[in-house]
Amino acid sequence: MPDRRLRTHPPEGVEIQARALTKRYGGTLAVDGLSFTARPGVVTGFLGPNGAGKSTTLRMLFGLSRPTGGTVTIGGRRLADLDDPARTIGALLDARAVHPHRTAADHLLTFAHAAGLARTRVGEVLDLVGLSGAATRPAGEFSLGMQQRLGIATALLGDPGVLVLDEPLNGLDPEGIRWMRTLMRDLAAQGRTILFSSHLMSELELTADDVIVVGRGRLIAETTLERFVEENTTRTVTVRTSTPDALARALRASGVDFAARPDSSFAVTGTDASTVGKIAAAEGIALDELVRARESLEDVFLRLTHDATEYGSHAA
Ligand SMILES: Nc1ncnc2c1ncn2[C@@H]1O[C@H](COP(=O)(O)OP(=O)(O)OP(=O)(O)O)[C@@H](O)[C@H]1O
Repeated sequence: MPDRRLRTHPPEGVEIQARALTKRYGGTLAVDGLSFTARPGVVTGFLGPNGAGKSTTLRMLFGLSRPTGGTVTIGGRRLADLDDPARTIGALLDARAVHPHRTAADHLLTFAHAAGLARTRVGEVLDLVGLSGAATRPAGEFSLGMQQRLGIATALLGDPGVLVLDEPLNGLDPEGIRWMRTLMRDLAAQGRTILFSSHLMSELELTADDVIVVGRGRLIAETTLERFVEENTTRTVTVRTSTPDALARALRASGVDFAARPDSSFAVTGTDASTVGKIAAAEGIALDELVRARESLEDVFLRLTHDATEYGSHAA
C-alpha cells in the first residue's frame, strides 16, 4: 500500500542519461567515456569497486564537478537547466554532511527554505524516515544509520521524481538495510527513478532491477539484474567420490571441464548434474556427493571488475 506521506500521484520519474561522460584528474581517468541510462519505475544499482568512479559520476550529475567530456542529464536536461531542481531530483551524496549542532528539524527547515518548499514537508519527511522522535536532537549525535535516514529525508523534501543515493546501505544495521531497500522499492513502484551506488554486489541482489557495473571509470555491464546473473554466472557441479582417480579418468574421457578441489571433490563446469551422474554410473563409480551450484554474484562481480582493472593497467 502506498505511503500517504508520499504523494498519491508522485511526480513522474525521468531518465538519467550519461553519454560519453569523462572526468580526468591530472593523470587519472576517474570516469572514462561512460554511457548509461537509469529508467523510471525501477531501482537501478550503480555498482563498482572502490575507486571505480561512481562518486565522481554522481558529483558530475549534480554539477558539483565539471565533466572533462560528455554529458549527464536528467530528463534530457543538465541539473543547472532544470526549472525546479528540488522537485525533480533528490540526492544523498554524503550523509555526514550535516551541521553537528543543528537539530534534524532545523537541518531540514534550512533545506526546505532554500528550495522554496513548505515547512510542513519537514514533519512529513521526518515521519517518513522514522526520525520524528529525534527531530529536536542535534544531528551530530546521530548514529550513521540515523544520519542516513536524515539524508534520505533531505533528499525527499521536494518529493522528487528522481532519487540518487550514494552508498545508501553503507554502515546500516540489518533492520536499517531492510528499511532502505523497502523504501527504494516503494519509491520506484510509484514511478520514480531510483539510482543508488554500491561497491558490494550482495547489496544489489535484493534491491536492484537494473544494474550498471563500472570498473576503472568504464562501463562493464548495463542490463537487468536477472540477465546479468544469467549471462555471467557459471554453473558448477560439485562431485565427490571415494575413488577420485577413477572419476577423474571418466570425466576426462567424456571431455567435460573439471578441476580438482583441495577437499578431493571435483568442480565440473559446462554441464549439468545429471550428465555427471551418468558418466560416473557408466563406469560403476559410487558417488558420495553430487551438488549443483551457481557462482555467487559477488564472485562474478570481483572477476569482472578485476578484468577491467587488468585491462585498465595494460591500456595505461
Ligand atoms: N578530487 C579528486 N582529485 C583527484 N583524484 C580524484 C578526485 N576524486 C576522485 N579521484 C580519483 O578518481 C577515481 C575515482 O574515484 P571515485 O571516488 O569516483 O570512485 P568510487 O567508485 O566512488 O569509489 P568509492 O566507492 O571508494 O567512493 C579514484 O582513482 C580517485 O582516487
